[in-house]
Amino acid sequence: MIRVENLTVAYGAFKALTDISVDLGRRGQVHSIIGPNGAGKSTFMDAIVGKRRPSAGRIFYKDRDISGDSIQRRRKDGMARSFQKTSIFPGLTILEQLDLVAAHLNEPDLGAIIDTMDLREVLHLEAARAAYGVQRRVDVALGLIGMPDILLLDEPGAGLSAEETANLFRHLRKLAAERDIAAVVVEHDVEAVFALSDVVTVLDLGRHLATGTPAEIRANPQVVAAYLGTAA
Ligand SMILES: Nc1ncnc2c1ncn2[C@@H]1O[C@H](COP(=O)(O)OP(=O)(O)OP(=O)(O)O)[C@@H](O)[C@H]1O
Repeated sequence: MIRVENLTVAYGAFKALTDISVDLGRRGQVHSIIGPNGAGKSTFMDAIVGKRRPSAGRIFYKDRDISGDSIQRRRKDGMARSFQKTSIFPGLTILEQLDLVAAHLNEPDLGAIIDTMDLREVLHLEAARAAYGVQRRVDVALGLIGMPDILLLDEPGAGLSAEETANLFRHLRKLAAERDIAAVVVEHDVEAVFALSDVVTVLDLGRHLATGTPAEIRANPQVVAAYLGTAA
């Protein structure tokens, strides 16, 4: 669904990403982006959702060059990202927040999102007071509202235990399949990524190192040398 062509993003004189070309976001699949600290993963996500302008290169979404489109235009065209906060309206319960966003974005089946993300038992809780793992699931649920075609998540497992991260990934996989949406995820937990992604892209020092299935990436000598050898 997304084609990145020769993408370079610079902060002043420093190139955080250099000449990246990769396809990502296939319906029903989870595509993870991994790499060492400072590899450029967040910058890459920011460029895709429109928070950062490319210094060079182009980004295509559904075969259209969206490099100059605003964040709002991309969202309207079905590209969603997680809110990265779970209490948009302080004091409201999880259900009240989900309801508000669902009404705003004309979500036809909030119940399915609630069930897929396993939130039925906790709907009555004030979002800010819920356990952190629940909050991360609410975060993903909020991103799912409005039938996006693609959902981009930047470190959804941050602050979660390995078990909670794996659990979050399992939910993500289920809903990607059920709703036929593409999920693109930046994640540090390599074990969860390899166990529960369909495709993995590795960035290193702002460059595209490899893209492939988890088995291909694990066996890639360049990836092992640059990243897995030390991180895994
Ligand atoms: N606003 C900024 N101004 C200048 N340099 C930046 C800025 N944001 C990021 N960088 C630099 O760009 C490089 C890539 O950063 P980025 O946050 O995209 O990497 P990352 O792979 O997401 O890292 P992490 O895993 O630590 O979150 C880093 O060297 C970082 O210091």
